[in-house]
Amino acid sequence: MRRTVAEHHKAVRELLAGAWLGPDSTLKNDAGTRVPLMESLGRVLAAELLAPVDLPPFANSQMDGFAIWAEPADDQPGNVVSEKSTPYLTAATIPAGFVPDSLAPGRAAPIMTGAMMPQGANAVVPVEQAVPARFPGPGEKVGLPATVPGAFVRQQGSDLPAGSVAIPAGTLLNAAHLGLASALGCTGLVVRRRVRVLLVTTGDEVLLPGDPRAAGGLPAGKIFDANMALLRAKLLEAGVEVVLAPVVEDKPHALLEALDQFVEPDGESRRDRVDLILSTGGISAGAFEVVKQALDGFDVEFVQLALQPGGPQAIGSYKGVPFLGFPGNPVSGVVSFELFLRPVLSELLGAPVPRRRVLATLAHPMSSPAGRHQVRRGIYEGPEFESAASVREVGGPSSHLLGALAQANALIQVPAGVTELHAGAKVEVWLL
Ligand SMILES: Nc1nc2c(c(=O)[nH]1)N[C@H]1C(S)=C(S)[C@@H](COP(=O)(O)OP(=O)(O)OC[C@H]3O[C@@H](n4cnc5c(N)ncnc54)[C@H](O)[C@@H]3O)O[C@H]1N2
Ligand code: MOO
Repeated sequence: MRRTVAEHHKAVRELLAGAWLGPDSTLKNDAGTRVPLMESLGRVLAAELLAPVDLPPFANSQMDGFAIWAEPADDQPGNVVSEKSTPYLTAATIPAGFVPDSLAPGRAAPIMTGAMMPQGANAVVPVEQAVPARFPGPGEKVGLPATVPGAFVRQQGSDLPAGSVAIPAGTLLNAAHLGLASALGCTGLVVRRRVRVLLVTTGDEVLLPGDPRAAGGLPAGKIFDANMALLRAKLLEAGVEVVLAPVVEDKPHALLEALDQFVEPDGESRRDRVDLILSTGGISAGAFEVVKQALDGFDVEFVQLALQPGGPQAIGSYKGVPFLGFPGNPVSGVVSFELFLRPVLSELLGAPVPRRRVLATLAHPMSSPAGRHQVRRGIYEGPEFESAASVREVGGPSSHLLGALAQANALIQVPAGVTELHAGAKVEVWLL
């Protein structure tokens, strides 16, 4: 009986939650590590950041204009309430970055955007509304329309008051968070450690680009690796620290030796162990299934899912370290990652951000095998003006189609019970 996608997702979640969320885990429970601000990009904040200062730190002008005192007037809505101008004597110009003198009554101080409001001023009139509509020379008067207190003034602490939560714990830090932290004066942030994944690529046929054996051209029967690069990049994009094993030939002892180098490194504490072993290839029905043969007798199950691509899967643990084995076909590995590992990373650790899941109109008919959840690669075009979101398949269902994968920006999900889809059908699409 083939396992469903949902059952396998649950199994992966349980495996990793057990290992990563337990009391001994250093992934979520420790105090985190302080890293320089820029290095925190893409990491998860360990503890909430409280604003150490007000933002803005002082009341300042929102416009280039004139700082004045405006009398409160209940019947005057909006920022500028009258075309009628009142003459003001001008005071010293206030540039950004300096502390201004107090403003005497009846005076207007030319003030620049971001400059500190002077004592005695509570509103700004933009220079465009002045008469004349320019900054006056020394001794010149300026006519300004009536306005209301607070007009074009950015009050101290109005963005974030000191002591409030600027960034909650568990936030995946993006550019906006780094900009905010910098504006609050932070030189670094305290982040959770990254998940450390040992990526093991298998196959006698697989050579890495640059391998001297391919110096005179790719030898017959060999292929260049796609999986190590593809899954390494997928993991890195998801904020995972990747530890690479060399490509393992199809010999069980070679795989076990490769794993033991990382799982039980001499003299290293448990803290430095990998959090997950992820292998590709060697798990289906052939005569040389290196992962299957090597891990026979270990706590690893080899299962078939009602899924295509990504049917064969391995799941369990090797010497106490969670283990996932993805199938060797490159697209099968990608589908396995997107359906199981990536969502579980998001669910358990708060990073990466989950894929957006949307409905789109299928541009053409499509059929899918009975009893299999199929994942087709697609090109999604988002809704624009009058046109609805649409998706069309790129390549076909086969799991070796790297060229099509590279064109795709979406995964089209065809549930196990669906065998025929007509053009115009609504399908679930995951945006890559
Ligand atoms: N008799 C059966 N044969 C196969 C079955 C099955 O159920 N019965 N399942 C098929 C499906 S579906 C898949 S997926 C593959 C999975 O096979 P393995 O996980 O054992 O992977 P391999 O046999 O090692 O490789 C499969 C395929 O992928 C290529 N490959 C492997 N590693 C890389 C790499 N690093 N870069 C690029 N390409 C790689 C490899 O050369 C094979 O072509 O099994 C089917 N067979
Ligand atoms: O399930 Mo395999 O992953 O179709 O190609």
